[in-house]
Amino acid sequence: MTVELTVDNVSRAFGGVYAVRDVSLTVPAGELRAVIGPNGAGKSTLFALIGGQLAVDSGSVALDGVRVERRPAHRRGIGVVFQSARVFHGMTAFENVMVGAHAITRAGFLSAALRLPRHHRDERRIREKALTCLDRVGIADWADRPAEELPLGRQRSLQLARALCGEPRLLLLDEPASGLRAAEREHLATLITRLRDEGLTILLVEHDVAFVMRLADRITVLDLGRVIADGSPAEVRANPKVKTAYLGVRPDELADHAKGVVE
Ligand SMILES: Nc1ncnc2c1ncn2[C@@H]1O[C@H](COP(=O)(O)OP(=O)(O)OP(=O)(O)O)[C@@H](O)[C@H]1O
Repeated sequence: MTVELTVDNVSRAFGGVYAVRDVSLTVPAGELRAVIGPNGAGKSTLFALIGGQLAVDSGSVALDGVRVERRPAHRRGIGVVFQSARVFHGMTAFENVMVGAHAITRAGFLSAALRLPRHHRDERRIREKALTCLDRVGIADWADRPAEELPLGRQRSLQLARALCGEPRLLLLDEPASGLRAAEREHLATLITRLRDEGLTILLVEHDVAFVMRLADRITVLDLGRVIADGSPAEVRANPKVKTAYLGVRPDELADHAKGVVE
């Protein structure tokens, strides 16, 4: 099931300074939307407000019209892959995904701990689910390997599998391409596009502007906590406000600038 995300006039300040101010955006069901902006623009804060890791000061966040901004993160139906998140060491790839799958069973950890009959049924369901999720991101062959031994690109896929196992209605990806080599980025781009094609609504924050320009259906640009542009990659590339926000670089230099190549 896929949903529309509506962020309406959301604000959040830290110590009297707005990190995100009156931000509104709508991501239609099944769209792959990127959020870009210079350092400190408020991207991570906006993500945390949508995902529920931070509380809004004002404004609303809704999935298919149902407001979720007062719900705890685990009750929003949003799968999040944080840039800083690591795979669990000392566990196999399969076990890593099992942790995500546990979130969807009705019985959960309590019945597992008490070894209730329902636990056995759920356990089987979780195992099947975990394998399906590993397969969905193309790393089923790595299921029994210690997670920390996977190459970085596959660790990123593993994090995605873990998020998918919670059966999210919306997927938030925080700089999924960071630190990856070119071939790994390509692989990730294909995977994200496929998840979008399968109908998932995806919101992506990314520093690598070139990566999002060819991936996203639409791009929202933040600067100093506010939305300064919203449109197709071509529209955003041509927008003078965006160029100014990125220190006046030429549009064709945007990608290089974002990678820190242009001084
Ligand atoms: N927990 C916090 N406490 C105080 N200030 C914060 C906190 N989180 C963010 N800020 C401030 O809010 C503003 C927006 O930060 P945020 O990290 O959301 O931007 P960003 O666009 O994700 O930046 P970057 O691209 O550098 O990751 C910055 O000025 C930052 O210093």
